[in-house]
Amino acid sequence: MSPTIGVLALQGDVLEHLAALRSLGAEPVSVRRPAELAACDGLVIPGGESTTMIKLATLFDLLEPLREAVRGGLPAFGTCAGMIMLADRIEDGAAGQETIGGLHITVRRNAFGRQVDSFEEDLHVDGLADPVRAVFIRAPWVEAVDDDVEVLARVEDGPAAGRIVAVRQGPLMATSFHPEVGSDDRVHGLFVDLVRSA
Ligand SMILES: NC(=O)CC[C@H](N)C(=O)O
Repeated sequence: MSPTIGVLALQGDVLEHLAALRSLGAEPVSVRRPAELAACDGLVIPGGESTTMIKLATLFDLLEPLREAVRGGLPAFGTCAGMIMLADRIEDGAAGQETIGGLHITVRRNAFGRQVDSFEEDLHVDGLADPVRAVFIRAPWVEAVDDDVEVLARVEDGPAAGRIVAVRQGPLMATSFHPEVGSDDRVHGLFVDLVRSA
């Protein structure tokens, strides 16, 4: 059975995620309403702008259903702004910026700073044999993780070396980078496996 995997489609790079999920044999759907969310076996929260996404989620009456779904164990994968949306705690957020939460991490928004605000790097990701070409766009990094969070990848070069950029906690996964850019679907593959095993 192919799992139905939603992509939160309020804002951000939705189409690329739908395409990656489709190519992995999942049944991808755009999610803008609570009923669409309820039909999902898993959910991708894309990159974009977390402050806008949280406002739209509130406006579309999706924020509480999203929180309930994640609390109830729905597998979810947040990329970049999506990582911020899943984080329990934000540094350098907008004043009062809320999140869906559930992921026991502190995320630092726009962490890489202006000088290197967008860059690419070959990254070793736990569970993948070969490195991934990771694309970072005004990305957050993970400042701190609780004991129940597994670190899947850290920046390997440059001034940010050692910073955590991919994590997993039970059915929740998040990356600072954009796995939907390019044609490498292996990181999405990790999430589809997670949904299948949930
Ligand atoms: N590419 C991205 O998703 C950027 C994230 C954005 N800087 C934010 O704060 O939400």
